[in-house]
Amino acid sequence: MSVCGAARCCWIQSRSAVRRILQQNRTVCSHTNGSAESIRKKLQAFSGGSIDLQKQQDSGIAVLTVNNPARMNAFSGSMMLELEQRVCELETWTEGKAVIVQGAAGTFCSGSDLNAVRAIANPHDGMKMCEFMQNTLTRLLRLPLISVALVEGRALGGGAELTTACDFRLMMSDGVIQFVHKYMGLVPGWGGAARLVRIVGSQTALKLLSGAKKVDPDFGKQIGLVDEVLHCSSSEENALAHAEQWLTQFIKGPAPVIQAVKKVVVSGRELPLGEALQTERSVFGTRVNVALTGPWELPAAHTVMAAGRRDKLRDLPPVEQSSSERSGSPSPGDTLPWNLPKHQRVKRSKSASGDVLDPAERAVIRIAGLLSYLLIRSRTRSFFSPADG
Ligand SMILES: C[C@@H](C(=O)O)C(=O)SCCNC(=O)CCNC(=O)[C@H](O)C(C)(C)COP(=O)(O)OP(=O)(O)OC[C@H]1O[C@@H](n2cnc3c(N)ncnc32)[C@H](O)[C@@H]1OP(=O)(O)O
Repeated sequence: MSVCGAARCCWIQSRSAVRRILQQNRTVCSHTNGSAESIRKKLQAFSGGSIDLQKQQDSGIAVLTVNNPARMNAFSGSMMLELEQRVCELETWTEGKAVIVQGAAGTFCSGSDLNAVRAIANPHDGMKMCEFMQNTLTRLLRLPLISVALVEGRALGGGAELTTACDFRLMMSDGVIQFVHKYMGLVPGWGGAARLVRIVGSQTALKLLSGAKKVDPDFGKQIGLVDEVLHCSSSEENALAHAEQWLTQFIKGPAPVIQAVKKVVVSGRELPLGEALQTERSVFGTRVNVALTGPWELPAAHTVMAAGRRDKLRDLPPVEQSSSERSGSPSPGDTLPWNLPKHQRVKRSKSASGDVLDPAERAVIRIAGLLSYLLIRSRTRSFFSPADG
């Protein structure tokens, strides 16, 4: 297949992948919109607290704060509605890379506001409230952002369920996650049981739910519920700074790349293998498309290509090693824009005439050259092909 044909094929596949992902999210949205109007009204009647969202454009990290300290950050009805709105906002944040979910004032969240729970304590409304929260938390988990629950203090009941709707859980040394539902004669209803089974396995999930076991940092790490324990003083900023620092290892690079990574992981987790593979191909296609047209998108893929295909690209001279590379620093790719501190990034683009290219960048230019050559050759061939006479 010609380069043009391959690019076209990728484009068509990527469009259908995007359509499928949108459809998937719309299924959740329309479910919410169609059947939850009456429960919305009921939830609105239980006000108090807020869900705050701060989007840091520079870092691409958003901070979502469950804010109702007078009730240990329990979810009032209006907070449930606000959470849905905030998740909607995050779904369309194209520059975003990650979201940290935290509680205000040094504790995570003590679940539903018990006053609201008591007021809607009938099977119909209880199930509608669960459906509403399940939809919102499913959308939170499916966001094309890397999500982290930052657990300071207690995450109880619905608060424990909320932690499972994030990709990662970071815990401060004073943190506790506890599914206390059993004490109230309940089971999780916000999807927390289903997600917990997927995180820690059914045996451990059964123990945590039936024993209402307290999960402290050590136990959490041992069973795989907690990804990292953060040791710092309990001040809020400090915890947040540590969480942001922890995240940086995963969010270097342009937002579309991070979002694409999250999309293939979500499809791998949720779709049957055949469909997941198809989505993966399509998302790959969208990346190749961009990578071929934007010089700063290509390097993410080039390091592997440059190393793996060096021998195969016989027409090209081997990639030279610069003296800095021979001396061990910087490594290939270290001078790529997102691996540089901001001030160096500016300097580098000013002298883009060529004398500061590192081996990785030279490889990119060579690969781009090769692709242009192949493109021109394929066009020339079809122009002079016998079929054309
Ligand atoms: C159904 C399920 C779900 O939807 O999935 C759920 O989440 S049900 C909710 C599951 N969560 C719970 O059962 C947690 C219930 N709360 C507690 O066990 C306790 O409050 C702790 C969270 C351990 C904190 O104890 P501590 O002695 O430090 O403080 P405290 O008890 O004085 O609590 C401080 C204030 O927060 C309020 N408060 C705490 N948790 C609340 C909640 N979930 N709903 C409504 N108010 C709550 C207390 O009533 C109290 O208000 P005043 O100062 O006005 O007295």
